[in-house]
Amino acid sequence: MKAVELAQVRQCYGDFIALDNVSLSVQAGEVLGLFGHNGAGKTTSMKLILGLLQPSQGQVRVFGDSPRTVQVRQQIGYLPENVAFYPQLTGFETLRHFARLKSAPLSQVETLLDQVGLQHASHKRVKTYSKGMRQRLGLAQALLGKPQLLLLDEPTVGLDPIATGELYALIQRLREAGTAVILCSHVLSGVEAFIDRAAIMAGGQLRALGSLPALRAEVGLPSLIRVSGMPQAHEWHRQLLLDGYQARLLGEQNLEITAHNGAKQQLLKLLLEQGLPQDVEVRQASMEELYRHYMQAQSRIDKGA
Ligand SMILES: Nc1ncnc2c1ncn2[C@@H]1O[C@H](COP(=O)(O)OP(=O)(O)OP(=O)(O)O)[C@@H](O)[C@H]1O
Repeated sequence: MKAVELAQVRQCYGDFIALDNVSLSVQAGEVLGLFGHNGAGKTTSMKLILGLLQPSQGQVRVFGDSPRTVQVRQQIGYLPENVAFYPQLTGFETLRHFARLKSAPLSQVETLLDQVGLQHASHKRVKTYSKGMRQRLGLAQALLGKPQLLLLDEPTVGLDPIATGELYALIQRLREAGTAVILCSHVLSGVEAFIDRAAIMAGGQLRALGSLPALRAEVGLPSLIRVSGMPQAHEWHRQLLLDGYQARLLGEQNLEITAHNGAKQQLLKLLLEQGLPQDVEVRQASMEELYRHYMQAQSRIDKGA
């Protein structure tokens, strides 16, 4: 079931084209990472999915319907980039207020405060909350009503590393329960394990869309193989250079080799079977490296190179 579908969407603000010919879909139980530079069009895409904007051209469907219908809106949870609350209310009161607005059961309030780690502060006023605590409250607000589609705009801003890990674990649980999640973020480091696919936007257009293995294959960025505790590392180093690999000797028994996808498995097999290393580590291109690659390609296009 498609939770979200954008078909050839164009969004104009006056004469300015903020989104052009964007087509993408998100399935139930899928986490899509939506990445792009400042002004790329991520928030505009979110607003279209939320039904806050109507596309200038093309179609936006959420659960097969217009996002402007009440039934669809009730299935969407949204954490905006800059979340604002009444400072005088407590976290508990804030969430009850949002629960009423969303017609969500009030019984969810305590469970959600607990889920985002705010139980201890639920009766303190929001004005005393740290940035991370406000962000957690925003997340609890987005989860009211058990939405089937969750839109998270920069959810990790203000969260410490433990809270970031907890947020990703929560996203994982929601995905397993069938919730579709669109995660919009500038923080790419560590996001790989928690998204099913990535969409990379630049200048209002979709520049890349796919799973990480698919994007890695498309881009052809090499993997880094590190072998350690290999008895004849010097000989291996010499031979690998002769064979045309980029390889570095790190100490007496360790090697770092750059291997492109076609050669990677073959080389690993050889190293493991004949090099007899104590340990092997393979590092594939990260989301950050992929992103950088697409952005550099875009900048070359913009410069007319
Ligand atoms: N209401 C508006 N009126 C005019 N232009 C707008 C409006 N909202 C957004 N834009 C423009 O549309 C483009 C896309 O903006 P958008 O907020 O979608 O980008 P973004 O990818 O979310 O950026 P950021 O990462 O900085 O939040 C930008 O050039 C922005 O200036």
